[in-house]
Amino acid sequence: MDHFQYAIFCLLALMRFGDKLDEDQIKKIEAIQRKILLRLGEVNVLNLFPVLSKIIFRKQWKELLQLRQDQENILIPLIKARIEAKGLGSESVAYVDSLVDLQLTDEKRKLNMGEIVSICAEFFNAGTDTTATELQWIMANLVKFPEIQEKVYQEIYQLVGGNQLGGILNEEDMQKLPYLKAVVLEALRRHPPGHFLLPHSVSEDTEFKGYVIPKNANVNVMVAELGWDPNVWGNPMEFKPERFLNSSNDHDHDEFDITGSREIKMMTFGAGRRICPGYALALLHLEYFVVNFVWCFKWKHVNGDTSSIDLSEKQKFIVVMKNPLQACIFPTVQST
Ligand code: HEM
Repeated sequence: MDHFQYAIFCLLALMRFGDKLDEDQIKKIEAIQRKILLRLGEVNVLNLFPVLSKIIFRKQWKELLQLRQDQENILIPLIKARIEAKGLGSESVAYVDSLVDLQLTDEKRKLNMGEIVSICAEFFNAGTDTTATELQWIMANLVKFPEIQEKVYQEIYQLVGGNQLGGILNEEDMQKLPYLKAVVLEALRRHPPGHFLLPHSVSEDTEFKGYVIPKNANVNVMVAELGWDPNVWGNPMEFKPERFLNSSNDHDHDEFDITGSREIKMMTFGAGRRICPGYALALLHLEYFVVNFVWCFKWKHVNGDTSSIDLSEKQKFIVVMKNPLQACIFPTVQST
């Protein structure tokens, strides 16, 4: 799992800052992000009465502010280096460029450095563990069900055959692999990393299916239960990617609509205005890693016994594997 997390984190860092960071820098950002995330979970109470809590929980506030300072000390030099590189004519594109250029029209100003740090940090937090955990769920299923792994492999083989010996498959190749996409969607349905969305509320009293939801009441959407609804999905607890092949009878829309804009059958990324802004990126990254993992390596359980792969869940920040996947990888013929 650490390897998956590290790989995703490096990729997100490259997208943020437009340049590969060295391992030491990555580890530093990762460590501070994790510390803040863990600390924030513990100090929720500080939000209740901010003024009062600053006096009562002085020590906790101080620690939190120190962590924020540490975060700025790491991220601001990277943001400044990016601004400088852009000024010197760097042709690569980075997320930080958009944040630096962004004009807040209502307030007639640009983002300040503190805000840029917060937005970069939010994207690391929201994008790393979710994607890495989902990647682990997918690979666990491919190891547990070797026939599904073989189907993914054969689909790639049919597409590129011997033309791409040992090569990496790219974004264009992935568009032609419907079974791969089905595997990713099935994992997102069966093992959503968040069993609930972020809490929502209604801005006015609202009636829904005969129930009145009062203004400002918290609304929690049960994501996992939606994806496991037996009225919508046959044998919902079974891992069956085929259910996403030709999922729509509407030939104008052959692909499954994960955004729920046509019909809501699962909500792993939410739906509507507050849908996860990173959903397309997450799908791309998951497909990219899975396709190359399977093309270059055969994945097997460490002790060779697929029945010992335990798909039980454990609730951490998100829902992770209770017993993380332990796999051995063997180079496929193509990569030798
Ligand atoms: C498998 C991967 C991912 C899953 C399952 C996932 C899921 C979600 C969900 C369920 C929400 C809450 C939506 C709601 O409350 O209605 C959310 C919010 C968010 N996600 Fe993702 N996400 C993933 C990856 C990413 C990535 C890669 C990024 C960015 C790099 C990202 C950025 C965000 C942000 C910034 C929010 C907060 C949006 C807001 O406050 O409105 N997520 N995500």
